[in-house]
Amino acid sequence: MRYILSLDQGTTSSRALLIDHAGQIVAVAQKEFPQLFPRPGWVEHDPEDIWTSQLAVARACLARAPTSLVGNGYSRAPAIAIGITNQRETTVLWDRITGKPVARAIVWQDRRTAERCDQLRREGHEALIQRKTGLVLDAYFSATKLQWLLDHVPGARQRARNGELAFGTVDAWLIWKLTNGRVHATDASNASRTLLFDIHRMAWDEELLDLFDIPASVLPAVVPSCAVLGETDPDLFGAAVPIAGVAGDQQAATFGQACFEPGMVKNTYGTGCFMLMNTGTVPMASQNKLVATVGWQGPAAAEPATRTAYCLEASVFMAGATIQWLRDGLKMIASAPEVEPLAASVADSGDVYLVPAFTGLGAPDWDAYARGTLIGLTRGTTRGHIARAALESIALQATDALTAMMGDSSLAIRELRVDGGACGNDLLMQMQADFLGVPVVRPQVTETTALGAAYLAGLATGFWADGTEIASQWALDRRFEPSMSETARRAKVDRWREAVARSRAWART
Ligand SMILES: Nc1ncnc2c1ncn2[C@@H]1O[C@H](COP(=O)(O)OP(=O)(O)O)[C@@H](O)[C@H]1O
Ligand SMILES: O=P(O)(O)OC[C@H](O)CO
Repeated sequence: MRYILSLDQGTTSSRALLIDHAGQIVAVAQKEFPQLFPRPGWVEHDPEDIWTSQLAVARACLARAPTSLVGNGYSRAPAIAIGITNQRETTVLWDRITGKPVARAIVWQDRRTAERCDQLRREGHEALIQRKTGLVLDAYFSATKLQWLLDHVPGARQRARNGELAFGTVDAWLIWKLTNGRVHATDASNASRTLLFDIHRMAWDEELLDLFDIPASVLPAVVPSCAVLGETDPDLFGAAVPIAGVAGDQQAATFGQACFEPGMVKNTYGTGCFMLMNTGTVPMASQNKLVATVGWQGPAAAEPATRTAYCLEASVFMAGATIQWLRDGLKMIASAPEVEPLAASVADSGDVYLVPAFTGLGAPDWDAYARGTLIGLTRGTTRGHIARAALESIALQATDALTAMMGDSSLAIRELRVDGGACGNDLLMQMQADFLGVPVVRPQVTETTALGAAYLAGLATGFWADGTEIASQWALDRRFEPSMSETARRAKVDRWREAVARSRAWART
């Protein structure tokens, strides 16, 4: 039996999964690593923690493979190829000679460059940036993070000019380490999250590099998401294994959900919510503050599934993290799943709304200065109402996202495919179907991120034949049908938008 090894480097943990030919998970290993919050609004990772945790889980996962291994553990690696998927936008800068990071990674959640983005906006650069990159000008994306590192790490700018430093998002950092510095590459889906990449030409853009003052010498090569880009150092796993698929985690989940046709859409309910809709083979400009992003880039003569696809994306910063706040901040529940019976203990939220703008608002409002708001409290408000309002806030943010998508595209949306840690919450999924007025479908395998990276690597190496074979592996766990009247649905969403308006522009700059 042979497998694909999927490396899923997430924001809070590194995971490795072995996937068999039927698209089933046969082994998993996971390791959390430290989150560093040196100042309010700053979020950092030690790139060495990212690498060592990822290597450890890869080895542990291979050692758990259900093949009869001869010799010592992972020395007879049963994986025929590796797929990489990763937290996106997080910015790493390292020394090309020593392979050592020159600073901690600046994580996608980090807001330290919000003012720099404001400045660029005042100078009138936003339209150009959006036209070329498909993105909105926000501290979330990599360019201002990289500029910050070059400006603040002593000597970094000069060393970068001398060609001594390498930049990468987490995929590029892992590829560098896995190949022992032989390959400095990122895939097009990750490149499309940097604010430096022209998604129409599929190339780094000199005008944007000038604008953000980034020397081209630090950039990785951009490679397709579905192609062999190199081999792992043989010492790591006992044999060289081809790295054959790479995609940012949300694009990988879209691939893993087999959203190969325009109009197919998935939503991942994790720390945040990330909704992506396949919009076809050319980028679709958003009129509703969504971002256009590369879904995946295939080889030139690819079959339909692996042909280059673009997506519209709505990124919501606080989803499952809102439930973590109920657990850790308010101590209202002892574990995340407890929110479901608590929220079900009341018939409705009693007109209470929780807008979880704890770190500002992402799509479609993009307000870095919005703050969390709990409104509508009366003497009759109970923990149940607040728990329900918290759950509803996740579904309502996703509703705003899908409404914006439907406003941008004329594509018919037949259903919403769901995944991520919070999609196991049946009440939340029913709320989602009700507020959207669209059926919600949950697959049996909800590890779609890891699955997507495995599928990309497996297609590149002939492990799977084509997209049709992959799409046939998608199996339904449960379908949630909308059951709310259109009038009630509209009233709910309108009331929520009133609450969102109250949360806007609250933080002082
Ligand atoms: N039953 C549940 N109901 C609501 N939220 C949940 C439930 N189970 C997990 N979560 C939330 O889902 C998140 C974990 O999902 P996961 O996909 O592992 O996130 P990530 O990949 O972003 O770390 C946590 O924020 C947690 O609060
Ligand atoms: O690591 P996750 O699953 O929280 O995903 C992070 C996203 O890629 C950020 O854009």
